[in-house]
Amino acid sequence: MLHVNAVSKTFLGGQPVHALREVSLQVAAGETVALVGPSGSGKTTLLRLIACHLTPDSGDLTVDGQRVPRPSTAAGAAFRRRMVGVLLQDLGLIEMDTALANVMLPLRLAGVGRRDAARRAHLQLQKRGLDHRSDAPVNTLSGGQRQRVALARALACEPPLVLADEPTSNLDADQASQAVSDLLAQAREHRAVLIATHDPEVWTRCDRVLHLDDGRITPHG
Ligand SMILES: Nc1ncnc2c1ncn2[C@@H]1O[C@H](COP(=O)(O)OP(=O)(O)OP(=O)(O)O)[C@@H](O)[C@H]1O
Repeated sequence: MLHVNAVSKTFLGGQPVHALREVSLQVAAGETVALVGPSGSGKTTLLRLIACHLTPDSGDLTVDGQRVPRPSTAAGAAFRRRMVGVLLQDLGLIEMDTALANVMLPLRLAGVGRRDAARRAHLQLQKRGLDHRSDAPVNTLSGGQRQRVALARALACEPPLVLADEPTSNLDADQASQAVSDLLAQAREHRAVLIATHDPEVWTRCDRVLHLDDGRITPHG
């Protein structure tokens, strides 16, 4: 599903930072993979490249056979809507809008009619025990509820690939366990799931662990 082939990324401006150095990896449909490594090792950069938020300096990335396009193109916008569901550390929710409106947004942007988008968004919220809060503005929800809304939104268009960056970092133990279960359940729907994490609760439950150190994939100790 996901193929990353010899991808490098250096940030310029001041001292160059070699964030990724010829990184290659694959994640199959139905597989859950944890990406672990010290702070600054390149985990978020790799997720942002796969999510079509950044362009690599060299190498190539494909998702479901489609090459990840350049971010600032129409193809890039379409890729982000349809191919990849992303749960970032900053959830990026629209605070004043309702949970339902937040989850409907990617569906509406993908051209789904209002009624169908509302039905599908409701279903995503219902799966996460949030149907009773669907009309609540996001800024009135708890941290765990907000994260479930963000995951509902990431999955609304039923993408083949799901990416999550430190999905348990702001949650208590119960919420974290529930969030991980929800992410891992996506693999049973034949999605590929890649999670950047420091949390053993996450990586011990994944099928495979990849270790990133100083921008390189290393054998996991
Ligand atoms: N936009 C940017 N401009 C310059 N340097 C950047 C930029 N984004 C990331 N970096 C640098 O690239 C390196 C990798 O950062 P990245 O955020 O990918 O690490 P990480 O493994 O996700 O870290 P953490 O676990 O702390 O979130 C770091 O040295 C970081 O400072």
